[in-house]
Amino acid sequence: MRKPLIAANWKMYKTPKESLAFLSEFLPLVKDHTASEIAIFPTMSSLGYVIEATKGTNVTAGAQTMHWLNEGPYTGQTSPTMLESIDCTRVLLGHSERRIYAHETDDMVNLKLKAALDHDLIPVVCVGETLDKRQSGLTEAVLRWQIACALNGIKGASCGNVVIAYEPVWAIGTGSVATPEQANEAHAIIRREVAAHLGVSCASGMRILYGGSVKPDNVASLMSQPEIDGALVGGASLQAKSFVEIIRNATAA
Ligand SMILES: O=C(CO)COP(=O)(O)O
Repeated sequence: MRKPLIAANWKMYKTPKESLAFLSEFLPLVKDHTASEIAIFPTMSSLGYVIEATKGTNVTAGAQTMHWLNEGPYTGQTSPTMLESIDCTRVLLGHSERRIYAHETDDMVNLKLKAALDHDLIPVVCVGETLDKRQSGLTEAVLRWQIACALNGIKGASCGNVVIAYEPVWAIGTGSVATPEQANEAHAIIRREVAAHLGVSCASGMRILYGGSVKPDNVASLMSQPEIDGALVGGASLQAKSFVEIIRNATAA
């Protein structure tokens, strides 16, 4: 049984003060929630504050990206050891906004995934096709390629904590959510590809989240699909009330 994971990706929103204000409203509202894991990915400037404020709660926090090396002359980067040193436990890898705006490649995502596993950071590896690729009938090819590259050289034994997020680029921030059936089909493709690389038992235990215009009123139908194990939420996670509604609706059925 895969325990759902509902995660907030705050992208480049919220100062530390705003992050803490969110938590003071949010944490009491979810404190008795046990049906899913809850994670928040704030900006790097808020991350340490959010980690401290969530200690001892049922909410964990992670970084939105990291470098794969431990240190070096890489201006602007944060390393896995630096994340560990502030008790960070999770990291997003290969988000499409990183791939598009920071030119992250599949090979870099692979290096980052290996580094995350070496440092016991729980990675959420993001994959997803553009509208152009979907319309050209290439969704399956893109997803299989992205997964194959990300998992290259990784052994099944170390897959325990890996999470995948299926985030179709055309659904991110657009309001056009994938239908539950489209998302389920994509998740099934991803799970089959994971099984081909890491084995069936690893794939069947791996959580695959859906991300892209998740809202309080569409999360339940997405979560009713057998292959969908949680959500990675952007815009609708920025308000405590709407993120709480998503968390509740995701596991209400
Ligand atoms: O990119 C996303 C989560 O990582 C999705 O963003 P939206 O929920 O704003 O579409």
